[in-house]
Amino acid sequence: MAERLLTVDTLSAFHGEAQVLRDVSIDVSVGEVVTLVGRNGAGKTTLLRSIMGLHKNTRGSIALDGTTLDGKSADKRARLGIGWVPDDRGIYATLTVEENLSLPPVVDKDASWSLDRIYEQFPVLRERRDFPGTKLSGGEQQMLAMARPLRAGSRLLLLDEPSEGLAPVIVSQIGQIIRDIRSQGVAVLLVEQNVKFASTVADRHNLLAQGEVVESLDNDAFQSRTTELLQHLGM
Ligand SMILES: Nc1ncnc2c1ncn2[C@@H]1O[C@H](COP(=O)(O)OP(=O)(O)OP(=O)(O)O)[C@@H](O)[C@H]1O
Repeated sequence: MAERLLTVDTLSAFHGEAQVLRDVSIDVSVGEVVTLVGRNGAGKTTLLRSIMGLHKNTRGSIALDGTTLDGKSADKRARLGIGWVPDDRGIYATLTVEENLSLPPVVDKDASWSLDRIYEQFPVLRERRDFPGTKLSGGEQQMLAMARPLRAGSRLLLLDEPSEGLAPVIVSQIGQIIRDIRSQGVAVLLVEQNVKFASTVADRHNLLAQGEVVESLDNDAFQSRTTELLQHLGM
């Protein structure tokens, strides 16, 4: 069995008085792609932000490598190997691709990907290395957003809807990249509404409705029951 990397145990999260996550328990092992699937407002982004330490109003526990992340800042969590890829991609628009890749500090020397290795995995970024962020297509921006934490040395990527707004051919390229980085031992927690895409990359799925995990299942079971499950989620 692959080594457990992330363990979220009975996590609840609140926005003010409103409870948006209820006793969520999920886990991700080394080299595994696990999804959070659910409709808008189900709490997927709040869960990713809680894991990253960006959303602090929580109860329950989150551990990396078996050690609790309680009380640790987002910066500290990044240094422990968690990489956040937000849905707006968060790249520096005025900086070039290469500057975007060089700016974030390397948090883990052993896990950090060299620029050459990044460019091998993302050839289009090599072609665009001197282009500013503003001149990149949506797909190129998404690739840059995913490449950055790998450069820093993240071992767990939190991907928030990487397929959103991209053409099908680009979505399948992103899928191939996710499978490639997984085979190199990187773990991925993937938020997706595009379930067809999710089922091409994921090992396991967690279905979220109104802040609760209503089903956890492997990809084979997910594929054979997709229609029923999506109906259940109202998607
Ligand atoms: N800053 C905030 N203040 C108050 N409520 C919030 C805030 N952010 C999110 N919420 C609420 O928390 C719930 C969960 O939101 P969240 O963004 O985590 O869901 P989601 O599943 O990621 O959906 P989406 O795909 O639309 O982002 C929603 O009801 C949302 O309205």
